[in-house]
Amino acid sequence: MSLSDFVIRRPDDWHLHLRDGEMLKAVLPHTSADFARAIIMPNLVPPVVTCSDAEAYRARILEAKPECDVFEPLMTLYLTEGTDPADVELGVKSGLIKALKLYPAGATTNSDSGVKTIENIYPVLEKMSELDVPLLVHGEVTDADIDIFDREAVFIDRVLDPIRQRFPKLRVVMEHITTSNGVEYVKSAGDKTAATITTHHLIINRNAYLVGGIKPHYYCLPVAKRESHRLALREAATSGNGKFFLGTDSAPHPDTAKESACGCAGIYTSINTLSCLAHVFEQDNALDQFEAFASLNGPAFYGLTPNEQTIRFYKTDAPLDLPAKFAVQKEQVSVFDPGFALFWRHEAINA
Ligand SMILES: NC(=O)N[C@@H](CC(=O)O)C(=O)O
Ligand SMILES: [Zn+2]
Ligand SMILES: [Zn+2]
Repeated sequence: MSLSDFVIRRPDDWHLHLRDGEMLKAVLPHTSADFARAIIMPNLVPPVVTCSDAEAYRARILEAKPECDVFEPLMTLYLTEGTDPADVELGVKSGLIKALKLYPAGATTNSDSGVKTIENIYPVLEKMSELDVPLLVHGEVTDADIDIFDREAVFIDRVLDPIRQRFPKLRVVMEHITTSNGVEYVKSAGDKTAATITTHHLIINRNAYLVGGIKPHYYCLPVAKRESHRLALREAATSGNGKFFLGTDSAPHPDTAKESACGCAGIYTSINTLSCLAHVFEQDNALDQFEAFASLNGPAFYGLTPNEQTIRFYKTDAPLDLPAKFAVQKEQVSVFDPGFALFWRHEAINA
């Protein structure tokens, strides 16, 4: 399909890092301008572990939101071995908590309080299964003897599959999948299992951060893999299959923290995600599946209705002039550079 103009329901972001304080104030308007809702990742320092943490964080998010934007933060809890099933029950039943996030200890940014022994959270998983609240997983093992490029595939065998066998009714989202193994597993796993895919993993492979010098702004976790995996993600995202939906994993870090001898993981895409995605779907002749990926499949999995508002995309002759960086107090945050010019703009129709 080749178009210069099309309309979709307003999208949601099913995996987003907003951080806190000044960073929250700087990044939230980028998301609330384009997305109606977002699943808010709980990996603050210290993490969002209890309902009262989540309630306070939600209030700070709403405080930072531009008044004119309609945006609903969907709160999550960070699972630890001390998570209390009774607190989870209260949070889910009150409507505050929409999902719980499993970080294997040490797997990614701010995951030190994550889970070391998965069996220790089985009572919480049992409760979540009963409440029908989704488990979101950062799907990588952290064992030192497992090569970083294999960590997602090994996680499926060692952690995810055993959880699914033990809790067959538990809803599970494999977050930010990066491999054909992830795609195949999710496809084969029954309707309780889904996956988010980021914008950047549809665009870059591992050459982006390794060829021609080390490129810290393309470093994220899970790391982008070889080209065949990127193509598998493209196929999944553009197929219309309801198990795959957008989670940008937009993850801001100050440039000083990324451009370092030990640079941290995370790519910031909130500003240009929709333009990048329209480019990707057009390239794959799949603009007719864009709405499913960005606006329909996520709400369906979470049991929510899709947004009523719509947005119109239109292609312009001149490339978009988006900022390469933005300031947060004295720091700069670099925006994801897709490596090609962007021509797709969008505007709200009935926001
Ligand atoms: N994706 C990343 O590379 N980083 C995320 C954490 C995460 O989602 O794993 C972050 O919080 O910076
Ligand atoms: Zn993660
Ligand atoms: Zn993330």
